Amino acid sequence: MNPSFKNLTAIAGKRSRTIIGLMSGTSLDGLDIALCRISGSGADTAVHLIKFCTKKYAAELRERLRSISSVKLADMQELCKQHTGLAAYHAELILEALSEWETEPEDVDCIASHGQTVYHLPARVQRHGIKSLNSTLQIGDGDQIAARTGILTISDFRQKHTAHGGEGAPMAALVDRILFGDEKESRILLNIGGIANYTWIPAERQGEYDSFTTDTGPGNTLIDTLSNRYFQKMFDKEGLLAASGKINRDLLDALFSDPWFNESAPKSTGPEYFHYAWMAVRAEQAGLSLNKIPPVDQLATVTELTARTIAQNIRENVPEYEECAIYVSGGGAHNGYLVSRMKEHVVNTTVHDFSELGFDPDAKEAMIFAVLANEMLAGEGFDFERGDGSIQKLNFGKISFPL
Ligand SMILES: Nc1ncnc2c1ncn2[C@@H]1O[C@H](COP(=O)(O)OP(=O)(O)OP(=O)(O)O)[C@@H](O)[C@H]1O
Ligand SMILES: CC(=O)N[C@H]1[C@@H]2OC[C@@H](O2)[C@@H](O)[C@@H]1O[C@H](C)C(=O)O
Repeated sequence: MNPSFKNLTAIAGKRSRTIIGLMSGTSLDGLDIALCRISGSGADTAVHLIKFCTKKYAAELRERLRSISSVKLADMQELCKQHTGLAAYHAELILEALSEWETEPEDVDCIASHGQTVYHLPARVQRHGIKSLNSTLQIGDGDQIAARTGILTISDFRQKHTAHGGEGAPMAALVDRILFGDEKESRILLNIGGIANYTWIPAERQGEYDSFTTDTGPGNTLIDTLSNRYFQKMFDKEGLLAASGKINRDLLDALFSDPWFNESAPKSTGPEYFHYAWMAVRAEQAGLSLNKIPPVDQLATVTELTARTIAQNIRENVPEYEECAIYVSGGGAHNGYLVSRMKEHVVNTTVHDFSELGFDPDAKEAMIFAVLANEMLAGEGFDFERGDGSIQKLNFGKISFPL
């Protein structure tokens, strides 16, 4: 037998596995590394988060990634270079984190690598162009990570999703249902990253409902873009700048009237749709000029847009949403002003920090990919609703052996 297969079988047969989950999201702020101990599979999965850190990207890398992410035209040489280079760098960061945690690579069974989304293109946004399949592209090759760390690596999780008719995102719900469902409490797990998305998990007593997941639109992406453009900051810390501005109602209406917000959920999106030029065009169509609106007011307005579109999506799609508890994770959970505006719009629903469920809110997405990898190794797969509405058990990710 191929010795790599033998090793794979041994890992798959263990009672529990040590898996590193990696996420580098659309905010391009850095690599999240979650060292997890995972036992069981499927509905019996249990996760213990042993360690977590975010390795921040240097400004130069961030700019290089920005130049090839969410843009229609990119330098192919840079794209090709980063497919390998970013993976090699991720391997370096993993080894650095393991050394800080005094953990040997030999003690890690698997790495689950999301990679860097460079473009996300659900068929729904191509309505004015050529109709094609749902497409999404993540770079950072798994073979590089496996070869450089010596650890079995599972990567490129989203392609199976699109292959079965999904948009390739959001995927968190597959795992959220297993880890965070509760018998008594109906929950909404809201993640405010670059893009905001949530999973609704009804309490078991409401068994007539299925769980449900969708992106809601911009999370921090527009806030970060304006913070960078006008204030040379990576983000609006705690939302203080936005809180000091005034919401421009005309601009808010112009942005809010974008048809994407009224499209039926579930749906997914990315910064290739919601960006500064999108804002400028929508403003212009409404007879407004961004140049004439003070930057802090623009920031207050996009923060309000984010809060309102999250709340509206929840109100329109979650049955009996008032009875749900919302748990907020992702970097946007640190933006107190954004969260307070969202609370205002969801009215009676209680809003909690995701840490109340016993995990670091910043670690959630990296943990999700660790659980996807665990299932690929040891489980029967997740119930997935395919494009034709049929339910199929599926596993996600591609396996890279170190040798
Ligand atoms: N203290 C803070 N105050 C305000 N905003 C913050 C703070 N800390 C982080 N953020 C926001 O969180 C963002 C990063 O969030 P996160 O890492 O969850 O996103 P991501 O994983 O890159 O995105 P996605 O989930 O869409 O892929 C930052 O870009 C910033 O906008
Ligand atoms: C294509 C892509 O990378 N999408 C991300 C992004 O970040 C948040 C939101 O947009 C979500 O759709 C998704 O990530 C999470 C982990 C998901 O798939 O559930």
